[in-house]
Amino acid sequence: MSRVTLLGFPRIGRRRELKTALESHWSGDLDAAGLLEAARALRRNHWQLQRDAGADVVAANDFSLYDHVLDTAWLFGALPHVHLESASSDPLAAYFASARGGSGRRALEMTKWFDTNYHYLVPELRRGQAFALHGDKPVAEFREALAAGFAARPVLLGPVSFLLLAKTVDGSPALDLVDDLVAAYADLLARLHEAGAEWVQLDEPCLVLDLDDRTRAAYRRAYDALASAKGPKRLLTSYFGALGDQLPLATTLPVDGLHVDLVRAPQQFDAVLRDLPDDRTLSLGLVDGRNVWRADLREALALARRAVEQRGEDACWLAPSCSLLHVPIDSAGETTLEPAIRDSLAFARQKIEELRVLADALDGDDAALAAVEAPRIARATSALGRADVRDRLAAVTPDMLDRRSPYALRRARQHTALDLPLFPTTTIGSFPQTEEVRKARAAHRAGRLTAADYRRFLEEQTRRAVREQEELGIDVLVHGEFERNDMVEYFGEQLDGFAFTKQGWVQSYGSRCVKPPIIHADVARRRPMTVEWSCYAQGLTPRPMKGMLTGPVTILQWSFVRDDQPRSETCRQIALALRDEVLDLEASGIRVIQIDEPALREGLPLRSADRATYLGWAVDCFRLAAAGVRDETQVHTHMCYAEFNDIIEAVAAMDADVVSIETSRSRMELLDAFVGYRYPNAIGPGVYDIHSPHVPASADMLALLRKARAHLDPAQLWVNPDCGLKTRGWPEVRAALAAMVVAARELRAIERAA
Ligand SMILES: CN1c2c(nc(N)[nH]c2=O)NC[C@@H]1CNc1ccc(C(=O)N[C@@H](CCC(=O)N[C@@H](CCC(=O)N[C@@H](CCC(=O)O)C(=O)O)C(=O)O)C(=O)O)cc1
Ligand SMILES: N[C@@H](CCS)C(=O)O
Ligand SMILES: [Zn+2]
Repeated sequence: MSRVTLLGFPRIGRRRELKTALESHWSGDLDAAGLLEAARALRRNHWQLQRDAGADVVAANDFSLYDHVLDTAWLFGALPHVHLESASSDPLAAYFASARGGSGRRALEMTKWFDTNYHYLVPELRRGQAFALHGDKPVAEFREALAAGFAARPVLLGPVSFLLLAKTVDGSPALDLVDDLVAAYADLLARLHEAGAEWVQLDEPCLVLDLDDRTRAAYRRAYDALASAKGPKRLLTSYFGALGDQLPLATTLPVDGLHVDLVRAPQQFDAVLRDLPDDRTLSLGLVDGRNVWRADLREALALARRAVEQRGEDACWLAPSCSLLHVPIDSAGETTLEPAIRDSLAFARQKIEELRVLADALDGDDAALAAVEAPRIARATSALGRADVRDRLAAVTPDMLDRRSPYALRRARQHTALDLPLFPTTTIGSFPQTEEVRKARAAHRAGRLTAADYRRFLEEQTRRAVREQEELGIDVLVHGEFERNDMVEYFGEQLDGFAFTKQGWVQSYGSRCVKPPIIHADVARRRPMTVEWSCYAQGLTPRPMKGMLTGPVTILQWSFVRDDQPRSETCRQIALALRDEVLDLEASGIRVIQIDEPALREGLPLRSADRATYLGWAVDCFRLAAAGVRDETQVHTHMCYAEFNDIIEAVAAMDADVVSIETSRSRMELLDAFVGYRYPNAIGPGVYDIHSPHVPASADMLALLRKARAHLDPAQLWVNPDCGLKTRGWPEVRAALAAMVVAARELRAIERAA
């Protein structure tokens, strides 16, 4: 019998039950026992759902109260002392403090999980770091699954990927710690074995990256050591790309099975079949864990058949390409979607059903195959293209990607036009999306608040935000983004070619979720999307009001994208729609326009060989959106939660007049890339972390600014937070921005005195 085995499932819940429980706990309305009970209920429901959909084996320990990398750090005691020390009195509070900050403790840095929109917390290690098992989460969750009657495979982030994803605070090589860490993993494997686990899944996604010999040697040391330890059979999982030059390593490490991603990297199939020793189980990643379209089951079946013919049925498992963490749970409830679109979607549940259909077909029963395939085939033959969009794109000329004058000239013209002080202060765009704001939007959507009343409500919010900023003394203002549910979904809702779900939630970090829109056809702008709100806000103040747009690459990256044409083509369509918006904003009197591209780095291919092509079209798309304006119009962009060192040239090539970047959690480390590169345009390095409720002291911000000033020309430096303020409350925002303005003023005074 062919077996469907799964690598991991979304944790947040179809109706975001985990979010509700977490946020009630954090606000003091739900005690620890209540939170843990809600988590248990979710795990059980999810295991049941996976089994009902056709899974033979589900994952255990794929659940996390916040993040699985953070869980791994806690599991092995790999945290700064300040967090570990507080764990003895209240482990749950200490865990959340390490994720979110609080009680005087700093949160760990957060960054993107490979090329996804999921953020993990970056473990902080140091030379001589000790590792030991703290608690037994993987064992307990495995026992829980067993007790509830589910055949489960515990999943662990593998030791080498853990080290590669961590950072060392003293700059020592994290891989030096591999022997000690593996000893702790060996203890854990022994305990899983005692608990009855037949297999354990060791996730090593770093195997699809470019690795040096030292890292390959660390893999060998680690897995040799684990092979000699007593434990369950080991499934080594790679995903998000091809093993490529790591194939010889992956197929010879002493493990019992290997999982490969055949959706992102079908080209590796022949080599894997050829090189994987016969005594290994092969887990075939056949349906896409990163996108929502139905799989081509005939193609998947052909691959599975070849694997089975060669290796035998028992040695081949059918699986999604990666954990299902990155897709929503169930498309069945999406009753408001056009049926043709809905039927061609596969969320987590439908993906498991697809795998069941494949397994049954492999076992000789292909009765369900045709029905499951029909909507995909119908979509493939329907007309998704628009001649007007294609014609306009064909007419794009290279000069449309260039600003009229070089930066130095633009800077002088903008200086005259905007008359800003040295070290201008600004914010990144959003102000608190309070419960009141979300409730009003929900009421409007449900028809309980008329369009006129909703508009009046948003006007009042915007008026208040403008007044607050003026009172705080901020130089370049924002309207606050109160009318937006999300910075991508909001634009998608106004563009042709996009569809929306009601419950298509995907975890972004902790309790925060996004509902990625679905790009299913050619993209075009129906009418101006942001001009009214920007103009309304500009009309309230003589200070410059930033027009606020999400950039083409970020809209692409944070959507589920059609798979019938290159992503670059879809991105160009979005860029052209945004160019129209930029020009409309300018024509309406908006003098500063911010085009956010926080996902530009996230979209970077995992292998360096693929990067230049991506960066080429991604930067061109930004420029196509931005470059039509006059010299006097100042273009900003914003990026957050990523390392920029490896894309600094591309950031410079975007040629934004000002770039604001997240830097505070890393104490301005991220600025090094800009300094080293001699980045020519202006920069706003974030001076405080907006993910923490902690209000920063102005002295701390001044210290960061002085660090930045030491390396930059004074005319280059802007003062702003790390990112938008939508997740914060007004009292914190007010206090933090007041302190930020004080820091900027002090910096100006220091500059004048020098
Ligand atoms: C900047 N970031 C973003 C990323 N990706 C995006 N697509 N968008 C981003 O902004 N990636 C990187 C970072 C990640 N950061 C964040 C920060 C904050 C959130 C967040 O707060 N998400 C919200 C959901 C946002 C949203 O869609 N809100 C809707 C409300 C939807 C809702 O909850 N409706 C309820 C009913 C409401 C009620 O009755 O009160 C329902 O449907 O049940 C809106 O405002 O209308 C979150 O709550 O998690 C995400 C990423
Ligand atoms: N303008 C957006 C950027 C977030 S990355 C905001 O302020 O929320
Ligand atoms: Zn941001």
